[in-house]
Amino acid sequence: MRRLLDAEISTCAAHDLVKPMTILEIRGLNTYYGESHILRDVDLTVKAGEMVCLIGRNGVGKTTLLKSLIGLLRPRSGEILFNGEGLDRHPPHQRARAGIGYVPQGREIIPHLTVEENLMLGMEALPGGLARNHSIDPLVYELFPILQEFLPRKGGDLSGGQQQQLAIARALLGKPKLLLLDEPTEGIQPNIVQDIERAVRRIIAETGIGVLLVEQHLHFVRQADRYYAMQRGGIVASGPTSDLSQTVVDQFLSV
Ligand SMILES: Nc1ncnc2c1ncn2[C@@H]1O[C@H](COP(=O)(O)OP(=O)(O)OP(=O)(O)O)[C@@H](O)[C@H]1O
Repeated sequence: MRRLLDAEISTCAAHDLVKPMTILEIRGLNTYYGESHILRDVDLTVKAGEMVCLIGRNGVGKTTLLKSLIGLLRPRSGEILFNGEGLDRHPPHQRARAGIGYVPQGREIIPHLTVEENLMLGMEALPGGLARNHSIDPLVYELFPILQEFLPRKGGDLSGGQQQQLAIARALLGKPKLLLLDEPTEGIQPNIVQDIERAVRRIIAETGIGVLLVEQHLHFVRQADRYYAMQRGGIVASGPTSDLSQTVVDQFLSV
């Protein structure tokens, strides 16, 4: 069942193998705040259908990386290739239209708009924007049934966990090919953390999109296929999460 996006795959003719396509490729990325050098020569890839987790202690540069990807920060050097195409000159709204969905840390739900209005905002990222897109894909209600129940409520009246579900649903309605999630379980009660984990897994299984997740909860980190560990703005370890040792966990996760 693939409602939001058909998984894109490329075929390796020589061996007749089917390989997932690389959606995101970051090469040698350096980002500064003024003269503070934050990201240092970051290389990272995400393939279609893959969940990749970025771990690292507070203040190492994880959010800076996501903001560089979405175009809120302009890297000083390096390349960001999205579906093989350079994004350098694209402002954030064009990156959203190209297929990068972003759920920021803190969620950024608009408190005085209803749940329905907040959801509709996600469709601004679709071709033609809200002027041409009016219907909310029911997949978001299957993933997060509470949202359908609370459609007329103000976003600001929802709990932190419900707002997080709303923020993920809003990003999904833009039909991203890559979803960036910045600490989606931060400050959220454990039963909703599990709902969010399940929903992210289901989104990947049903749509074939790639997910880049910044996360501190070890259980959620282990759901990812691969991890990258960041220290002082550089990637210092990476590999399959099945190889994630207790030493790496102790070194790079704050909780
Ligand atoms: N607007 C800003 N101006 C200057 N420095 C900033 C700004 N935002 C963040 N920084 C600094 O950049 C560094 C990286 O911050 P960033 O938010 O990317 O870290 P993080 O790994 O996402 O941490 P956290 O888990 O706390 O969100 C930190 O030292 C932070 O103080």
